[in-house]
Amino acid sequence: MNKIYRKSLPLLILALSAGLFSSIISGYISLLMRDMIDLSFLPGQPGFLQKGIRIILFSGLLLVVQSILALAKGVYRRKTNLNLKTEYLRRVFGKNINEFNQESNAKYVSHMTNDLNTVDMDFIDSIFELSLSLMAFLVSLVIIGGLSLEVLLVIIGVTVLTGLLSNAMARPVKTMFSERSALYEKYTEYLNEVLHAFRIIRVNNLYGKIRDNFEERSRLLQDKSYKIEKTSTYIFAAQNFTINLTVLGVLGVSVYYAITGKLSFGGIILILTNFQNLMGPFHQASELFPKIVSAKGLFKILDRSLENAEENVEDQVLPAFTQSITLDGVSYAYGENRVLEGVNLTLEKGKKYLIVGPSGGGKSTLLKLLRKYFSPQEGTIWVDGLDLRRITKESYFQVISNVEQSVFMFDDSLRSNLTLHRTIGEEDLQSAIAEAGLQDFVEKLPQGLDTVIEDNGRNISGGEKSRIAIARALLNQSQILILDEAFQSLDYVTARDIEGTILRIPSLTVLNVSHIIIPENKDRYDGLLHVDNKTVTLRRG
Ligand SMILES: Nc1ncnc2c1ncn2[C@@H]1O[C@H](COP(=O)(O)OP(=O)(O)OP(=O)(O)O)[C@@H](O)[C@H]1O
Repeated sequence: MNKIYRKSLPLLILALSAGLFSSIISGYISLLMRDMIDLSFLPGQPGFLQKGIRIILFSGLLLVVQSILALAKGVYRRKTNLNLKTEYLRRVFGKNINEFNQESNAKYVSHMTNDLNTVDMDFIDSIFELSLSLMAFLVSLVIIGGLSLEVLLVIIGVTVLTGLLSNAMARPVKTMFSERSALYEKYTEYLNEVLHAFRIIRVNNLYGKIRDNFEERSRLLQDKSYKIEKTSTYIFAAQNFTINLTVLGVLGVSVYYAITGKLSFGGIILILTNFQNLMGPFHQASELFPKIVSAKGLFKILDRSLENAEENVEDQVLPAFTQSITLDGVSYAYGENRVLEGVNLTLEKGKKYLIVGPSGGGKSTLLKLLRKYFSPQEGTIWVDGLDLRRITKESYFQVISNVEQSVFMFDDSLRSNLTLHRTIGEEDLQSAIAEAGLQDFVEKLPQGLDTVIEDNGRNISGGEKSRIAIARALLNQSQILILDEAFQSLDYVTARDIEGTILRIPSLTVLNVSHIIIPENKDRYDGLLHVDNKTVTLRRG
């Protein structure tokens, strides 16, 4: 993820160059001011006016350069943040389906909101601030060094000392920041769970328990923020104290040098105006380094959440499914729980398979392997002679269609929910609607296909959702249709008719996991796959 920072490199270079230029101009202005002050002590103040005009001109130039800096920095931040978010989303959609499902959605939401905002504030901003103050430091180093090497050494000695002191003082806050980040992640996950469980909480009167739990988690988070704020305030006060002591020390040394004739009065002003720049990086380091380091740590966390544990080289394209799928010694286990062992099976193009077996027998696991959600730990699935591991997801997902138990509806028109924004002719759309038994439903809707489906299908029934999913799959015109309890929320006649239609499509290979066996359609299946006791037995076909 952190490579994104180099994407808008020209803008970054422009901003940093403007920063360097602005430090040089500021340094030059402070030299002019020194000269003006010293000239004012001379009889007749020769050249006083010219210096004043020069200060005004360079101040104008400084205004322009700082405006360029602000603009370039703003555009760089905006572009980089946008790129970060887009890259994160791109990589989320590059995750293996099963590995994505294993994580809580709240984690991704928390990364895209809390963590990416923290990266913006703590990484981009801190890097800028630190770079700019380093430039100002270098310019002031040259200026004070040119004036008096001894004063410079004293100042550096004192600032390093106070800088180290500030760093040591700020250490506890750094630990607290990472503890708070972990608490935030858990808090977001918890909120997500509570809101998802809204119905179950209401009907089981669990609100009291939820409230106590919620209060406890909120209190922990608030306590941590309060501690951070309190400790930061103490540290800030202590840092101010050391800064004041340092200023006093530097003032003392400068005055001493002025009294002994080694420095002019203007020289004292020059030292005091540049001295703050010398302190900048040392003191900022205590605040900014922990932020930069923890933001870098966040990148590692973000990258880790986006990695796929199973990464296969996908170098083969499956243009179409034309022959067969063969499972050759396929085994799969969830940890210690071996669900399938040494399964050998051939599924032929155009044939229809009904998949049955006891609950927990491994039917969904078999489907997930065939859907390429994950790969077998042993053995190979061959699709038209190609190892499924090596077939690209893009080409394979063109060939298969899925109707799963939970159907997602977009907050969009019924038409878009059916076509999924693909270009589909009206005739094909109407025929898929009819085959999926949706004709009556669509006709009764006041706005027909333009009716908006709200909030994941809140305004339609479970059976209507299933039929929409079936129509989507038919519109896909893929060659393999995988159904997982697709008919369970439909009435008998509707289920019979839709299943019958699907089973009559000659070239379509159907794999249907179902507890409901419809007698009128039973004989249309070419094979009955029984999944139980880690094996798959083909009973017919
Ligand atoms: N993600 C998972 N992590 C760990 N174990 C799992 C996971 N998914 C399924 N299992 C376990 O694997 C076994 C087979 O589950 P699977 O869902 O494949 O069975 P099924 O035949 O589809 O069951 P059902 O008919 O109840 O849907 C079960 O013991 C189940 O608890």
